[in-house]
This record gives sequence, structure tokens and C-alpha cells, in this order.
Amino acid sequence: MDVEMDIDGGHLDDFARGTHDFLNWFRSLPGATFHEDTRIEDLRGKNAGRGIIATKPIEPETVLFTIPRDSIISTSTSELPTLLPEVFKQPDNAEEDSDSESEEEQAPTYPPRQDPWTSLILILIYEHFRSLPTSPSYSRWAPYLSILPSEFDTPMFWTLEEVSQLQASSLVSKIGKDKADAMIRTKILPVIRRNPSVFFPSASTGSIPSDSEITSLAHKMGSAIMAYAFDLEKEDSDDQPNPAHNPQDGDSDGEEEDSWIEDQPPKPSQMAMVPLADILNSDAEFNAFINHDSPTHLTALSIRRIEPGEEILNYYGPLPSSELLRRYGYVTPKHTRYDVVELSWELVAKYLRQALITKYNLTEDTWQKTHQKIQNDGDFDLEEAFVLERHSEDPDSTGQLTSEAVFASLPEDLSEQVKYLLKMIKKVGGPEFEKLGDKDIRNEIYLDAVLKALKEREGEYGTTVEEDERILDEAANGNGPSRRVQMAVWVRMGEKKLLREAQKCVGDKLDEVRAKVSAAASTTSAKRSAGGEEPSAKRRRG
Ligand SMILES: C[S@@+](CC[C@H](N)C(=O)[O-])C[C@H]1O[C@@H](n2cnc3c(N)ncnc32)[C@H](O)[C@@H]1O
Repeated sequence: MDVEMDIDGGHLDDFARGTHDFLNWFRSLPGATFHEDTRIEDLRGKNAGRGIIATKPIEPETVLFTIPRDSIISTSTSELPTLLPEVFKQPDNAEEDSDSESEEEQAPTYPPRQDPWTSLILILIYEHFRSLPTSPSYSRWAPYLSILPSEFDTPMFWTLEEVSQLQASSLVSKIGKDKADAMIRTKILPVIRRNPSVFFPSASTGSIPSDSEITSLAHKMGSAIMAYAFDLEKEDSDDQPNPAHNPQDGDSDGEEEDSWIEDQPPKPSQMAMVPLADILNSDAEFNAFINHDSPTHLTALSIRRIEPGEEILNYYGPLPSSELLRRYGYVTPKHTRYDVVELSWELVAKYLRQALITKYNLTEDTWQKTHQKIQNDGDFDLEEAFVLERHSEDPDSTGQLTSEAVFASLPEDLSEQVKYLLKMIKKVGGPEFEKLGDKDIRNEIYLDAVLKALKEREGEYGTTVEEDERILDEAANGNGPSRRVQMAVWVRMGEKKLLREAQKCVGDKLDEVRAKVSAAASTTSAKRSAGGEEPSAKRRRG
């Protein structure tokens, strides 16, 4: 397809011009291909930026585009690592955890230790300054860099008021703005400040960006990496290539043998920006994937028939709405099936304790001593929170979901922890807690406490599911809050729906176990009554 055919009457807005220049640049790369029955589409009307659509039917296993590895931006292709070898060639730099506590505590040394993430941020900042019109040299990735977004809808960039709309979602504590600030302050700024001639070769002192300008740029590059980068195998690795996925979808790795996921152990990897592959949008049902097998290029392949007008979609992983929003700044109905809610142990323990006080006169002393013993024994580390989620099948080999996701059970680690606590209470508390030896009685206490905790957890959100539904209905009729607030409402509503499903499931199980406990109690009391007559009969005989 001739790119010029996309030009409407010769008047391209900046967005269309960016697409046009980018695609021309991409197609000029040796070895690059772009299927003639596909097109880069302006999807801003549905808040999806650019995407790729099919213009004619596309059969399964069709090569949609080919990306030469040389066009990928990484530590292997940018010249920055050769200009700053002391920064990029530290021992094991790629394997280190960037935010290890010990590192934060250490006095700053130069060069700061880099990791795949910060290395790529430095490279993108370097290439960004080289793609400005004032730069004496020109980044070969300039047409690509110019279409990367400069604004993001990830919560990192939200106002406090927007963040507050997430209400009691655990996402609030995961936004990580402070951590990102610290990372930029300790790993990015020192390298740029120490090497002005590398980053700003022709700038006069007065025109060098300030710390706050660089920090803001580094935040944007970090966010672009989060939403756009791929996790590729290291070029010098002898191992097989990594599965095709984005860097953050670790939980989708390995377990399936479908054609779009390869069952392999983790391999040394490298973060990379992959032009064109990252124009593909994504959903929980998808029709294409990026194949990393070849040492010379990456290919996008269709995994089923794609109809004309249909968007070509990649897969970012089985992410809950909250994670999709945190990493990528969007939500979709299909990802709701993967929603999660964190339930704190504190809340469950509160209701367990109440039940034990009511039923067995648990004292403060026994409660404290039990916890002391758990700590001293050291056999069991009490978890602070548990993740509730539905049971959901993975997409099939054609990228489709074939069954409903259902909330079928509480997390196993939660039931293990409750079981352990009750066992220890029985041990420490003595004969008064004898009944905790009965599995059904334990289960009844457990399910009742969790049910109450789930109800309280739902109440922590400032609105009800019904109120949120109303807000989103009004938004659908053009009468709603901003897109960011709508996404926050979507996330908090999804979590409350999950909490309600969990309450239904736990409530049903509790009914069953209560029926068993009361049946057992009736049997025992019937036996007692029957047994109660026995001695008198014996006495009579005596
Ligand atoms: C790898 S990029 C995909 C290309 C991007 N649309 C663009 O214009 O550059 C990922 C970003 O695309 C957007 N995106 C991806 N899938 C989407 C979807 N199903 N709906 C809305 N936005 C989506 C999000 O903004 C996300 O951060």
C-alpha cells in the first residue's frame, strides 16, 4: 500500500503527518515489511491512539509485518552505551533490582547502578535530545520517537482528586510516583549531569534543561517504556528466545502450550522499544502476536482470520483493570474477568477474634500469647494481605476466551493461615477451645469471619456498584466525568462486583457448613439424650 494514499487532499494534521513519516521511515528499513492489507489507523475517537486495522480479510498465520532487529532501540543498538561504558558495563547490572532497599540507603556513588529499565530511560532521553531540530546529530529513530506519546493517562500523572476516585482500590498504593522520583534522582539525573557533552553536545550552559525538566522527561520515558517496551532476549545470550510478551506480563509466562505462549524457563532479557510492534493495541481477546524466534527480525503474525475493518490486537497478559490502568492507562470490559481485590489479614483477623470471643470467651491474653508463639516458633509467616480473584481459563490458541470467569474459591493461603491460627489458639488456649479440633466448626468460623470482612471491605469504597453504574451510564450518554475519572470508576466498580461475587460464594459455602455443623450437633445431642438414659437403665439393673 502506498502511504501517500493515506493523505487526504494533502492536508495532514500533526498526528497523521507523524503516522505518515513514521511508516515511510519504517518501510525504508532494510528487511522491514508491512502487509498491504493493513493500515495504521487514527483511533483517537475511541481513546486508543494509533492502532493497526485490516483492510481486507487476513488468513491465520499471515505475516503482518517484519521488524529488523537493528531497528529496535536497546542497549545493543543505541550508541549511548559505547559513549558511557562506565555507566552501562557494570557487573551484573541487568540482573539487579533497581529499588533494592540497601541501595537506597547507601551513600550515592558514581556511576549509579543501572537496571534494564533505567538503562532504557537513559537511552531514550539521549535519543530524544538527538532528535530535536536543534541537535547537530540526528537520531536514526527520530520518526519513531516523534510518535511516542508525550502525555499519559496512567495514574502516575493524575491529580490527587483523580486518584481519590479510585477510592479503596489497592491501586492507590501501587502508583509509585515517589519511587519513580527517587529512581530518577539517584540513577538518571547524576548520569546526565555528569555528561552534558554527551546529552547536550551543542547546548550553551543556559539552554541545558533544568533538573525538573529532565525529571519530567524521565517520567514520560519511564511511562513510555512501561506501556510500549518489549522484553527481548539478550543478544549475547546462548539461550532460546523469550516468549513473546511485554515486560510486565510476567504472570502470563510459561504455563500454557498454546502457540502464542512458549513454555520456557525465564531467560536473560533486555528491555527494548520495538517500532511498529508497539503500535498494536491490545485486549484480553486478541488476534495477533509478535514472534521473537529469529535472530535477525521480529514478526507479527495473525493467529486467526481477521476481517476487514477489524483491529489487529496483541496481548499484554491476563491483567486486572487496575493493572491495565496502572501500566497502560486504559481499561476494557474484557479485562474485568481478571480483576482482583486485596483483602487484609487485619480485617479477617478482626472477625475471627470476635467469633472466638463470642463462642469461647477468648481473652486478650490468649490472643496475644498465640501471636507471640507463632512468632517464636517461626514455622509460619503470617501474610498481611490476600488476593481475591476469579477462576479464569487462559485465552485459547486463537486468542479467544471460551468460558466465563467465576469466583469459585477463596485464596488457599488465606484458608491455610486461618487454619494455622485456629490450631495455635487451641494449643495456647487449652480445653476451652477443644471444639476447634473439629474441621467443620473451624470452617464455619473461618467462612463467617471472611464473609464479614468482605462486606466491610466493600463498604470501604465510597460509592456502591449501583451508583458507579449510574455514573458510567451517564458518561455513555455524553454526560459523565473526565475519561480518567470514568476509568477510576470502572476499576472501583469492578472490584466491588468481585467482592459481591466472593460474598455470594462464601455465603453459599457457609450455609452448607452451618447445615453440617447443626446436623452434627443434633446427632451429638440425640446421642447424649440416648446415652443419658443408659446409666439409669444400668442403675436400674444394678
Ligand atoms: C503499545 S501502545 C499501542 C499503540 C498506541 N495506541 C499508540 O497510539 O501509540 C500501548 C498504549 O496503547 C493504548 N491502548 C492499547 N490497547 C488499547 C485498547 N484496547 N483500548 C484503548 N487504548 C489502548 C494505551 O494507551 C496503551 O498505553
